[in-house]
Amino acid sequence: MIKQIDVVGAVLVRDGTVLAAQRGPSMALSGHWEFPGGKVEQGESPQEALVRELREELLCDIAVGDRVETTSHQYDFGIVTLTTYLATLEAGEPQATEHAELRWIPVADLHSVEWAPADVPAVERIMQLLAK
Ligand SMILES: Nc1nc2c([nH]c(=O)n2[C@H]2C[C@H](O)[C@@H](COP(=O)(O)OP(=O)(O)OP(=O)(O)O)O2)c(=O)[nH]1
Repeated sequence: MIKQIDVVGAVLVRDGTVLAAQRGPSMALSGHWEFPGGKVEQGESPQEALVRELREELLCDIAVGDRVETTSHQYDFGIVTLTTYLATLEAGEPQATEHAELRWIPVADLHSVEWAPADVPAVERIMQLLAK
């Protein structure tokens, strides 16, 4: 059976830019850009998972807002269902502990990096939602 993987991603917005994270060499989908986040663990709400993942991976605290998009994408390792949420920074400056790079990208330039395939619909939606 194909593995089903529930993943949440934070669309952190600051001054007209969105935080994108490039997956590191040891990670699946290495080199692709994503919304920071990760797998939802059992008994956890998507919002709780996002807060936990950002603390673990980016060493910052966030407030989670509205849902942006939910999409599924089939990779060779399983089907990822990615749900993205708007988020704002509450404390700390995001630091890459596992990612190759973090970049605040102006909304209009979001196509300048190669997103993980599951993220493309969310990127389109964000560009519509946050366009000036
Ligand atoms: N975090 C995140 N993962 C994404 C996105 N788009 C996308 O296809 N993925 C995929 C990559 C991974 O296969 C999976 C999430 O795994 P992960 O490695 O980030 O999650 P995790 O920290 O909980 O993983 P683990 O190493 O603890 O097992 O979803 C995205 O925007 N954000």
